[in-house]
Amino acid sequence: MADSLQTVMDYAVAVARKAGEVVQTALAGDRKVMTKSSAVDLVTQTDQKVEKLIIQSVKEKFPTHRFIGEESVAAGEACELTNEPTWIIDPIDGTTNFVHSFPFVAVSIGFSVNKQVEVGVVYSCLEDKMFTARRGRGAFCNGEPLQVSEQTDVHQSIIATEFGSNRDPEVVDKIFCSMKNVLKLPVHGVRSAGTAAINMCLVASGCVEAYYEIGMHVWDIAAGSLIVSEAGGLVLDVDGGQVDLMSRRVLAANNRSIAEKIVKEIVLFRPPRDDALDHKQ
Ligand SMILES: O=P(O)(O)O[C@H]1[C@H](O)[C@@H](O)[C@H](O)[C@@H](O)[C@@H]1O
Ligand SMILES: [Mg+2]
Ligand SMILES: [Mg+2]
Repeated sequence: MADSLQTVMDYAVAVARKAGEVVQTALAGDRKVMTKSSAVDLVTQTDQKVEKLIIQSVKEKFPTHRFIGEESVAAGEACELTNEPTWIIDPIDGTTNFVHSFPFVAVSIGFSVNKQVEVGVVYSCLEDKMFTARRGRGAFCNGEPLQVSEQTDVHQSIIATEFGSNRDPEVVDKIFCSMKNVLKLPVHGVRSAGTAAINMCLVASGCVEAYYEIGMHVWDIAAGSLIVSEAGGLVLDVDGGQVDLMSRRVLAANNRSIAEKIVKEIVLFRPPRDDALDHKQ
């Protein structure tokens, strides 16, 4: 598999770029907005079209590989991570941004073998930034090596997080309580890019010290998790333990010192796991 991983990486980059062109073109036109799990969980025809394009292109080259794609899962496909080579796809990460022309939108493609992400590609379409990583070979943006921030003092840091698309009042309270706790540490700032994948690339680039979220999905973070770890960062569960990509909980940080400070401020809860969820509900 070692050399073929480079073939996978090159193909993922080419497909992500092609997908990004479709997203850019769609941004210039009208977007028909539909909803999924709630009134604020948005999807457009472009999400569906881009996911089909990615899966069809990959199937032509790698007919035996498996897929976990956000919109395929929404349409009823299983969200099951096995040991088989699997492409984990978010065709548009930041659909709400896309709908509103808020300028952070990414195509996220992770590739796993034996349940371990081996290749990560995040294409930030509007910035034209191609983030890439291969396990053990470093992380890059447009070919330039990435390195997380060296900051160890949380009070000198910026922390990224997201509001998510769950509007259950109890969940919203927990999310805001965590944000308030982090802000009051104090930190220099709290930011939301509106896309988990770009938040993770911001950690990898050293622009923010950490990103955490409870409620996102495996396709939001699969590629970004490798990009962060290959840039020298840590990817953990929000309780500081080992990350589980299916658990819908993640903390990506530049180092353990910052991670430990953030863990203490997060109000923990467990959304239904991706591999236990009926995504059609
Ligand atoms: O835009 P999508 O692909 O739906 O992903 C978003 C996710 O659903 C939200 O939970 C997160 O808060 C956003 O950061 C995601 O990127
Ligand atoms: Mg997403
Ligand atoms: Mg998406």
